[in-house]
Amino acid sequence: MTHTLEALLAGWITGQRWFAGKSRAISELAVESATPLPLRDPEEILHNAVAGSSRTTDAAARPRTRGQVSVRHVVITVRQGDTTDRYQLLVGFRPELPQRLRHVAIGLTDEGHAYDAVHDADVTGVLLSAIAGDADVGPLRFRHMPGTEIDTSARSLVLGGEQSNTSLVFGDAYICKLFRKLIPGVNPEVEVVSALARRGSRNIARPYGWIEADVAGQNTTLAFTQEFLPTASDGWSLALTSVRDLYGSLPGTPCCDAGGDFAAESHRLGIATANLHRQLADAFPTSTIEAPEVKRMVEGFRRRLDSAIAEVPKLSAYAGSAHEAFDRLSDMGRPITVQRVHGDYHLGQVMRTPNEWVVLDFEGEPGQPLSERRALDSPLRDVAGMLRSFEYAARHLLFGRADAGALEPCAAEWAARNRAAFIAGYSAGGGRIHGDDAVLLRALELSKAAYEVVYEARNRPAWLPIPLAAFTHAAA
Ligand SMILES: Nc1ncnc2c1ncn2[C@@H]1O[C@H](COP(=O)(O)OP(=O)(O)O)[C@@H](O)[C@H]1O
Ligand SMILES: O=P(O)(O)O[C@H]1O[C@H](CO)[C@@H](O[C@H]2O[C@H](CO)[C@@H](O)[C@H](O)[C@H]2O)[C@H](O)[C@H]1O
Repeated sequence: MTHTLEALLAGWITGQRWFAGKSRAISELAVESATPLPLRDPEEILHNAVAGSSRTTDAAARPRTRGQVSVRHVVITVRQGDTTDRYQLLVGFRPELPQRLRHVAIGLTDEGHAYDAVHDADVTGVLLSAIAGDADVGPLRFRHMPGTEIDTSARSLVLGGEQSNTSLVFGDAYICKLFRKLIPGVNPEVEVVSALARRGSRNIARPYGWIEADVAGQNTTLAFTQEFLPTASDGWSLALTSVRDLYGSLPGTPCCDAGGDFAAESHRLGIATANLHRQLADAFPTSTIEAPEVKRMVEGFRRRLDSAIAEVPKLSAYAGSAHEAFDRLSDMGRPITVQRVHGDYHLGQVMRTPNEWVVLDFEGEPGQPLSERRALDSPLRDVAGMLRSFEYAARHLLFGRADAGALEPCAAEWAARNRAAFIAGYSAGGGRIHGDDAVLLRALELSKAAYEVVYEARNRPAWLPIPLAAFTHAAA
């Protein structure tokens, strides 16, 4: 029995990791647009599915099969109570689903078996070719970055561990991130990475192109393609290797003697972060906010804390230290320099290549409105984000260990050592951190920790103790 695509998607979408509305019932799901994408040789794709992996360009040698392979770029709206969100999908249709695509089946429609086509390397090449060719396909505008050439023969794999977005890695060369939930407007990632690339930054992955369309009357980024860094390791895994070494060493061994010490990398990361902030300050406007505006900023921190408490009531027991830190910043009466920043800076957003630390994912905090994610802010907000990340790295391996209590001093030492190295690197690289900045940094760290409390409560409740502990650490 066949179903409408809408009916099938309403059941299927709730099982997708990137679907943000899992906790609420769907009142309506509608297809806003369904744009057929021009596959180079749909018959050959179908033949390969029937005949296995051997390819032939000889049409006469192909067995006759009924139906067609097609792929559509689909934008859906999902209404849940008072909110309506848009998501983008790549939906493939085949007369039969080969074994390798059965796990991504959506269901049977009048047009054949619908499936999540991001997993079908036989069809995803259309994205790369259209970007390389600056194609306009219906409402979709595919664009390549001027001055770049794209090898369109590379086949794709979906990167594992994806959360709010889906990234396709083409060969070892490109990574194309499809923004699943569509927020009308140009994604800050495209804006920032393109501007830094034009200035020759070594701290970003080279941009190759993007896909855009008008959504709710605004030019909106649908996907972004960058250089894939096949030999790089992300900062989070590197830091955890170091923490693991420390926990595995003899009790009492200082961090610097435990093997796998990360402090030199933290120092380099500090330098790279200072470089990045300088490049951002050159590429975009900067400004200074005076005391009354600083007070307004602090009010924003308090609102964030209050809404975090509303969602996670046990945070209220810890809120005193945050209010103290916010009061100190509010009373300081000193102007603050602001500029474009990364906005969601942590160890998972930086990759160590053989030559450099490269920074990824300039989208800002997921879930915040675009205007906020593009707003000028103190660069120390990124410094605070990375300091929080050292606390996370130091402690997350303690979960479930019987000796967690005994290891806590090691964790604290690791975090302190790497925080200090990062800040020293940031200063050595020309980043501005002066005496009074400790007050701003503390307030920014606690505001980030309030965000993290909500993030963990929603996504990984077992990790909640990490951000909660931020409120009990003594001020620096
Ligand atoms: N250019 C790249 N080269 C290699 N790996 C990458 C690249 N971009 C992203 N990754 C990998 O994908 C992960 C998630 O990327 P990110 O841009 O942070 O996506 P998301 O917005 O879904 O969090 C990174 O931690 C990294 O492991
Ligand atoms: O990388 P994203 O843009 O998806 O950022 C979100 O998820 C992050 C977790 O993956 C989350 O980061 C928090 O956990 C990290 C360890 O997993 C830690 O290093 C960060 O310091 C901590 O904030 C991030 O906050 C969230 O926006």
